[in-house]
Amino acid sequence: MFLYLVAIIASCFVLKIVLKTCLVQIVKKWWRVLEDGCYVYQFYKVPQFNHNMQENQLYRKVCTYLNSLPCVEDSDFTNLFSGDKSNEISLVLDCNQVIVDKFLSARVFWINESTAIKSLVMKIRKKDKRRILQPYLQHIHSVFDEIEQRKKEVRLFVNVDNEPQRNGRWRSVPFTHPVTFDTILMETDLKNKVKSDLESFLKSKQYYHRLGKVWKRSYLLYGPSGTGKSTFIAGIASMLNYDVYDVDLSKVTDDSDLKLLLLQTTSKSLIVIEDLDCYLGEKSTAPSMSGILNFMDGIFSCCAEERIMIFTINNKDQIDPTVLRPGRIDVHIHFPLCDFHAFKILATSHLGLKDHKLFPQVEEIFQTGAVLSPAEIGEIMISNRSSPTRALKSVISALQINTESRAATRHARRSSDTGSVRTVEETGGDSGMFCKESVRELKKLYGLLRIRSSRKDSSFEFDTSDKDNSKT
Ligand SMILES: Nc1ncnc2c1ncn2[C@@H]1O[C@H](COP(=O)(O)OP(=O)(O)OP(=O)(O)O)[C@@H](O)[C@H]1O
Ligand SMILES: [Mg+2]
Repeated sequence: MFLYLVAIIASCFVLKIVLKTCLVQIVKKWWRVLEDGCYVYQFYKVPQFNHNMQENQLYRKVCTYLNSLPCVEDSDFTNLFSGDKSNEISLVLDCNQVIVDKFLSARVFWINESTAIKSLVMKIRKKDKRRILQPYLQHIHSVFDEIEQRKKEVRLFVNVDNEPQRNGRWRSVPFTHPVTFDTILMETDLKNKVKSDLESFLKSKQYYHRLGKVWKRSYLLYGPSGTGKSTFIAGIASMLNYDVYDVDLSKVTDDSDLKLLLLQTTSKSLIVIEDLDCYLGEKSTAPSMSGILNFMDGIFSCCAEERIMIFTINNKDQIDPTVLRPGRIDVHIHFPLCDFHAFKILATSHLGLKDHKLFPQVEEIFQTGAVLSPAEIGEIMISNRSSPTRALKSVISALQINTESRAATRHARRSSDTGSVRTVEETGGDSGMFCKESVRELKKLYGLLRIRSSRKDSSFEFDTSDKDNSKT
């Protein structure tokens, strides 16, 4: 009995040593060598230069591909170089280093040969060749394209006035919006759906070609002002590393001008028309409704494909259904005003609050139907970030004022129906109405924000003098 116990303890000890040390690796390695020795292989050489000493583009692609593989990171030895960006470090294969890639369950060996002319040599089992060679080379091309795309500097293009002496209609600046797709406030499910919709679209080139369709996907973002539509566009651009072409229809002279703009965009880009509803009315002159519809259908995009079109509007109900038909617009995404759930997410991200004694009060006001946009609530929280309690009180006041002003508006409407006149400034969309009186009240209460409202939108602005007060 005692001997059994000793034997069990000893074998546990040995097992622990084997698992914790490199013994397992050594055994695995030798087993692989033995197994690999039993197959017939075929070799393919990718030299860095051709006979005329011109660079072989495939060599560059394969090099980039191999250096991006996780197995390089896991290999026994490899080189570290500083990358293009200051804090970037890249892994680079060493001379004569061998790495093993896996593709469609086949093992592909790469040897970094360093003779007079550098070359990469691919070794695959003869039995796998027919099955994997072509798709594997395609795979290398697309991974290389993806890596290049990620490295590219994203640019924002805007269309300028059509002047004869100007060269081209687009002017661009680097697009450095700080937003990422992850920081956008949106239902997690919806966000994941959009992400996977985009991913599956980007992988569907062959599918679209087979159907004879233009390889593009159109999104409609609709919702009141300040709910994050433009921010969402910036988030997609930064996620995909796509350039943004922001079409200003007021600078488009006629339908052919609009065609020209589309023809001058490049593939792998987002084409955006903000506030599309403003240009679809009967009164709008140039470009015409049919010109805009043709643009949306993307039929003028001849050579450069793979484009994502995004249109934003405030209210979907007032748009002609032909504009929104499937195919013309593929995905509709609603951007709602804040409810209590969205408010809590904002409180966590902006104030670091998971819970607070004032939350029940906030919830109660939301239940009475008070509405503010994420932009409005976000701005109040940012202005009061040094004191979360003050921030929540400010939000509560803003919500109360919103409730009161909506009641006042209803009352004003009823009064104007009966002949009396009241002055009310609209904030636009269904984000609520602000009475001048109520705004003054809010300013007096907190002295932190100056709220300006116009017919089109309402925005909070920092008042420098007030900001100083808030610190005291
Ligand atoms: N869902 C959201 N996620 C993250 N930030 C948001 C969101 N909604 C609003 N914001 C913040 O509010 C500000 C205004 O948002 P944005 O400009 O995207 O709104 P919009 O819907 O495009 O408004 P408009 O219809 O007036 O153009 C942004 O600076 C952004 O930081
Ligand atoms: Mg916007």
